[in-house]
Amino acid sequence: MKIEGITKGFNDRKKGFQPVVGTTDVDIHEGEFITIIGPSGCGKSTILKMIAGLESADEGTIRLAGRPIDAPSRELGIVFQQHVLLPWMSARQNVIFALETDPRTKRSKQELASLADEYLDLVNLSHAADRRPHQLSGGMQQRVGIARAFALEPQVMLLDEPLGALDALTRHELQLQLLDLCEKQKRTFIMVTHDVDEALLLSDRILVMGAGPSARIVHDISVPFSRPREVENLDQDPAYHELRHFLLNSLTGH
Ligand SMILES: Nc1ncnc2c1ncn2[C@@H]1O[C@H](COP(=O)(O)OP(=O)(O)OP(=O)(O)O)[C@@H](O)[C@H]1O
Repeated sequence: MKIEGITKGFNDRKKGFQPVVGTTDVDIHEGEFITIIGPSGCGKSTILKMIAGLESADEGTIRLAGRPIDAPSRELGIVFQQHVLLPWMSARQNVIFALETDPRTKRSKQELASLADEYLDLVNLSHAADRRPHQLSGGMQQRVGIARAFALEPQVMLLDEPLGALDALTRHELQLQLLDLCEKQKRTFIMVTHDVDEALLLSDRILVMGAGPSARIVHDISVPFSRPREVENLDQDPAYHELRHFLLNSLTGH
């Protein structure tokens, strides 16, 4: 994916045009896990929405495999902070429902069900496939949302604070599951998070945005730790703490 010279602002009724994202160029390679971090309100979600084709850039272009992105597409999967699951359907039926709307493939009912089960299994939810959303915890609902997005097999998975609404323990568990999932499923990931440890655990590269208005990427950092990654090993590596310190400082402007 090639992001070339994009900018974005919004019109405010009182203050007029407010620039949000300043000129941004970045190349994202196939199979990379990219995390975008930066101060609150700097425009991280806005960039993700432009990549998703949900917002258009004021200037510049974003290309996926050479083609400009100008609308949402099946190649771009999205996981938001909170998932809207259909309350009258089980976890499995929610995943099947998404798969049924995919015009690329014609699958039998049985194929759809086994594909849904495969993805629910990837997020360790096989035991809860028949439960409806109200019978699932917040973390389990989020996992159904992740399974549903993954089942559509997009080229690029966009994750906007996917674990942001969860308690610390569930969040940590899901980070490990996400780590496992992206190591099994080599695809391109672009994630927005506020959590530096999450960024270091999951990413190949971390893009740090500066403060707005007209926020830009101020650091483009390659995360040097080999995979598969283990939290315990990272914790014992002085380079991990050095990078963590650097990221925390750059977020707080020191
Ligand atoms: N549709 C919109 N209309 C007007 N202003 C918007 C719109 N979307 C975002 N903004 C503004 O753009 C700025 C950046 O918002 P954005 O959600 O991209 O920031 P963020 O870095 O993801 O923030 P946070 O870390 O707090 O989630 C904010 O000032 C926000 O109010």
